[in-house]
Amino acid sequence: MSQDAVIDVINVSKHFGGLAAVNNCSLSVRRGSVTGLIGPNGAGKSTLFNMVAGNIVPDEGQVIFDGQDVTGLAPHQLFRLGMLRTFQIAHEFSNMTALENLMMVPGDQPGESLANVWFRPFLARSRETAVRKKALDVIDFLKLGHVRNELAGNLSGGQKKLLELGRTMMVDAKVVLLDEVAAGVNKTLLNDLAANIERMNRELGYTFFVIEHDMDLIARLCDPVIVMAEGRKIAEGSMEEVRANPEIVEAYFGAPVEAA
Ligand SMILES: Nc1ncnc2c1ncn2[C@@H]1O[C@H](COP(=O)(O)OP(=O)(O)OP(=O)(O)O)[C@@H](O)[C@H]1O
Repeated sequence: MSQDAVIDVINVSKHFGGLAAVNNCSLSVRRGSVTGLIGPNGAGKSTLFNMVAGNIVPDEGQVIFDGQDVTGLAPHQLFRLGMLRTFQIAHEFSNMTALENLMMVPGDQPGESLANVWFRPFLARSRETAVRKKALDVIDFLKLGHVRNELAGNLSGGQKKLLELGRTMMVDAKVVLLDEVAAGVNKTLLNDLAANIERMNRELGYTFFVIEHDMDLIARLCDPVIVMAEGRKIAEGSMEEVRANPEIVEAYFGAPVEAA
């Protein structure tokens, strides 16, 4: 287990019937990094990611998050600990404004319960003020000020994706799991999203763990890149190192480097 890892996957396996989708796999995500996970179809990336995110319970092995064994915890429990998964489905509340959508994110706080609202109105109000300020800061950071009072249902696809990114900032996630960010997104929007992910990482110190089929996006955002094949990690390095290794290129791309 490395000292500066925020996620440590240790000897994890998952079988589906007789098939070892993930086979005694170990890997780490360094705090403050944007770590990519790539590999050929069927390599076990989604299964591994699902085990980290709490969607699938491993048959064997452990997932350590921020020093704590979280193996088998559900996604909502991981959310409370600061691990957020995003982009799998856009799930904004379309009848609420962009600002209100962000203000909905932090749960489990004083002021949320009916008792607090009735009997401790000051506490509820001061908390609402703090959440609103935070939401406005997030809106500013993502340059969504011009649509902050727009109903989320009326936002463009790109603005919805930015809002989704903003949700992770409302709870100061320790790590954000990014799931196929590029799927269904045009180049301009993707550029905008990527720039915001970079700013969140560089300016605010967010850690990202990224599963993505778009190699250009991986090359732009991720260092290191972890390569999986046949259920385990086969390599880790910068995208240049990965692309320069003929064995990895063969295992992953099944074709010369230029084709990647
Ligand atoms: N729920 C499931 N039931 C049975 N087999 C599964 C299940 N989920 C995944 N598999 C199998 O496990 C293996 C790993 O699949 P996984 O989806 O994790 O790979 P992947 O690297 O994410 O692939 P892709 O890049 O195509 O999404 C594959 O052979 C897949 O068919």
